Amino acid sequence: MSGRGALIVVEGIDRSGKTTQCAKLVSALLSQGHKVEVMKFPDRTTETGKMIDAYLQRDQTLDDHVVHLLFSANRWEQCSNMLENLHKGVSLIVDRYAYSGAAYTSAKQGFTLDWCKNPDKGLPDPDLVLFLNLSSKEAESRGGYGEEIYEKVEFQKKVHNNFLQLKSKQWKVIDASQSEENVHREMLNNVNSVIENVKGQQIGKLWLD
Ligand SMILES: Nc1ncnc2c1ncn2[C@@H]1O[C@H](COP(=O)(O)OP(=O)(O)OP(=O)(O)O)[C@@H](O)[C@H]1O
Ligand SMILES: Cc1cn([C@H]2C[C@H](O)[C@@H](COP(=O)(O)O)O2)c(=O)[nH]c1=O
Repeated sequence: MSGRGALIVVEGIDRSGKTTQCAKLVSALLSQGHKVEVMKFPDRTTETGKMIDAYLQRDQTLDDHVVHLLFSANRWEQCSNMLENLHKGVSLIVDRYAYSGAAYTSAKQGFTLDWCKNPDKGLPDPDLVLFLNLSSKEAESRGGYGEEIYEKVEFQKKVHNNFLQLKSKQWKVIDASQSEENVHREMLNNVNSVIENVKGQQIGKLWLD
């Protein structure tokens, strides 16, 4: 069980089931004896995270460029901690990452996907991205939809399209309309093979390698 940990990212539009599935993955991996930690972006506990939270809850208005850069800074704050854990053999299950950054901001008027990717270039490159694929209509019908600033069907539809443009070879698209248990099984199969395969591999740099 020696070697580095795997960086596993779970992405999708709002209410696609990411947080539910991250918790299930962590508990399954722990019970298999893996060293694993869960992380969530945005991390709302840091200073940048508090500003992001106020924006998402509509308590503070911010320029769209500033919000985008705050989300990216919120990830860079955790970069050294992530690398340290990965090198110690801890696998990370990450609930949202830079793909959310690019997909959400580029759904706004006047923002290209290319511009949006720039501030996150060089972050640790995920070994696996599990994209929970759900239509914005189905997501809307799930609990709590509509509380935060981006939870509008038309906006989420654009975000969904943007995510699909970001797909690369590390991506697995999972049908998130299945039962929680079926989604979990499919995700766990993918994660198990990646954890075994990355042990001797270097950690890449996102959107640079
Ligand atoms: N496979 C599923 N089928 C039906 N409902 C689900 C499924 N997975 C999660 N849910 C429900 O959908 C809601 C949203 O789930 P969850 O919080 O895990 O999504 P999320 O993608 O993390 O959301 P957000 O990004 O908006 O925080 C919850 O009420 C959860 O119980
Ligand atoms: C990481 C990240 C997130 N967002 C958006 C996506 C969601 O609408 C919220 C976060 O909500 P969650 O329930 O905490 O997942 O923020 C974004 O626009 N840019 C990002 O980089």
